[in-house]
Order: sequence, then structure tokens, then C-alpha cells
Amino acid sequence: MTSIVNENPVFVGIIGGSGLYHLDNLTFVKTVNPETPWGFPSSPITIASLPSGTQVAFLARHGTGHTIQPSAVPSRANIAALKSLGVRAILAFSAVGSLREEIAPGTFVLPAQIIDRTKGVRPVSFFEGTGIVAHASFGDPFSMRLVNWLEPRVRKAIEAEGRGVQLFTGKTIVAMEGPQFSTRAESLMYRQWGGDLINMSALPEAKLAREAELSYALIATATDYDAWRPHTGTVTAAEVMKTLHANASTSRLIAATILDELHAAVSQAAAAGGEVPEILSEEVGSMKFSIMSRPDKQDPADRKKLAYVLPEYFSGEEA
Ligand SMILES: CSC[C@H]1O[C@H](OP(=O)(O)O)[C@H](O)[C@@H]1O
Ligand SMILES: Nc1ncnc2[nH]cnc12
Repeated sequence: MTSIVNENPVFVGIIGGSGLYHLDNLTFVKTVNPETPWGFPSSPITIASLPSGTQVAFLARHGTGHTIQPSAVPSRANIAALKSLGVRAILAFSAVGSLREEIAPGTFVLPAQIIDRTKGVRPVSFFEGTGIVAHASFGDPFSMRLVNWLEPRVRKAIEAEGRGVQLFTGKTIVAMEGPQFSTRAESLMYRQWGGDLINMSALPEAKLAREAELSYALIATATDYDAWRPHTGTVTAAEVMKTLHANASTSRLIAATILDELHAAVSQAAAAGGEVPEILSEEVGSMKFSIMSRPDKQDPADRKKLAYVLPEYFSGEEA
């Protein structure tokens, strides 16, 4: 595991969604493809440096050629691989449908809540398949410190772009199974439930980031109005494609504008004796009291597996 005192630490990971398979203005350093206890990530991870020399890690959620179904994204391997590189904060981009008139295609949103409509076919926990039980807190599924930090910076970046892209915060995203889009009845139901956006990838990604004690924020980019509008057609992939390109270019601009400062905010305390930086403080240490299984009942093989993602609690001898 790469440590915080590395010469060129990679503290920030970016997960690119549909349409966002690479970033701009970065100098390629290398690709890495760590085999984790949960397999390989969706694609080799690109380590690249910003003009300042800051290095970041980029991972394409569906693979670089978009070959992985939403239900088959190896989210455990993705999150574990990023953590193994030293990543502490993840900016995840996602193409989403809108469930609200005011969130027009082309709008960017930093959601605050998730409604789970996945169907139990995705592994959702690093603890699954082990004899160690843990219950992560997930009431606030995104890292609100990170989201609040992002809001003014993302707003500034999109204003500077000058295309009139709007930004919303505090919204609720429905994470559905797919790969088919929703029916009109489902879409209307999600609105009644309080959903504002819909995608197929917020979960289990956000849950796994929480279990790994990583700060995680989603930058949701609206591509369509889903299926709830009475007098218009329902979402099609062709509709999504119309906005995907422009959204990806705004996403790249956002990344280029904020990554240096985010890296600095995440590393701010490293030099000052290893205190936990403010922006990470909700997540770091959050699993400490989530682990229910008595240490003397924990199988060493399970501990070894979990140490890959939570060395903080599992790398030593059992207590
Ligand atoms: C291309 S439309 C449906 C597809 O797009 C979103 O992907 P991502 O979240 O990776 O941007 C959505 O979640 C679906 O997987
Ligand atoms: N309408 C929609 N439903 C689910 N995922 C999406 N991704 C983009 N648009 C979507």
C-alpha cells in the first residue's frame, strides 16, 4: 500500500462514467492494473500529472471502450485498487437522467442522497464472503465535506466555461439496476419518492468508498428527462448521446480546474504530522466501530483480504 509520505503521492482518484473515458491537459505517467482480492478494476488505471506536477489516478467505470454493463462494474476492485494506490478522495462522474423539469439535460448536480433501486445482483460490501461483519454508516451517502468544498469551485469552473451550464446541490439520486431504462410508471413513482435524478452506478460505488473510508462525491451530469414527462418520448440511448459529449467536455474542464486544489486540500495535513485533513475527516476512522465480529473470531484469511482495503484495522495480528 502506497503511503501518504510517498514522493509523488496520488491522493485523488477520478472515476469517469459514460462519455468520460479520459481527462485533458494531463501528462501520462503510467498505467497500473492492480489485482485486488476482488479481482481487477474495470480498466487499467491511468496515473497522470497535472501541469503543476500533481499526480492523479483516472479509472473508466465501464472500461475504456465502454464494454462493462452497469450491473457488472467491478466496483469492489475499483475502489480497492484506488485505495491501494494511496487515493483518499474520489470524484466520480456519472451520466444521469433527470426526474425534475428544472434539471434540464446539460445540467450538473452534486447530489446529497441516494435511493437504492438496485436488485441485489451486485456485491455491495468488502465484507461479503467473509466471516467478518461490519455495518458502515451510510445516512449521508456522499462525503458532505467534500461536496461542500466542491460546490463553489465547480460553480466557478462552469461559469468560466460560459456555456450557461447550471449546477444544483442537495438533490436525491435513484440508483437503478438497468441496463434497460425505467418505465413511465417507475419514473413517476421515483418522483413521488423524492428522487431528482436517476442512474445505474451510484451504488454500490458510494457504499464501497464509505467502507474503504474514502471521501466520495458524485458529479452527476444530466443527459435526458428519463420517462416521466407525459407528452414527450421516453429516454433512449440516442437521446443520452446528444448531451454526453458536451457534458464530458465540461467535466474535463471541472477536473482541470479543481484537481490541484483538491490534491492540496487532501494532503494539507500530511506535512503537519499526519493529522487527518478536514476534507476527509468524516470518513477516516468511520469504520472503527462498525466492525461487529469479535477479533478472536476473525479468520486470518479474511483479515488478510480486508487488510488490502482497510489496513488500518486488519493488517496487524488479531487483538
Ligand atoms: C449511457 S446511459 C446509461 C448509463 O449511463 C450512466 O453511466 P455512468 O454512471 O457510468 O456515467 C448510467 O449510470 C448508466 O450506466
Ligand atoms: N434516464 C436514465 N436512467 C438511468 N441511467 C441513466 N443514465 C443517463 N440517463 C439515465
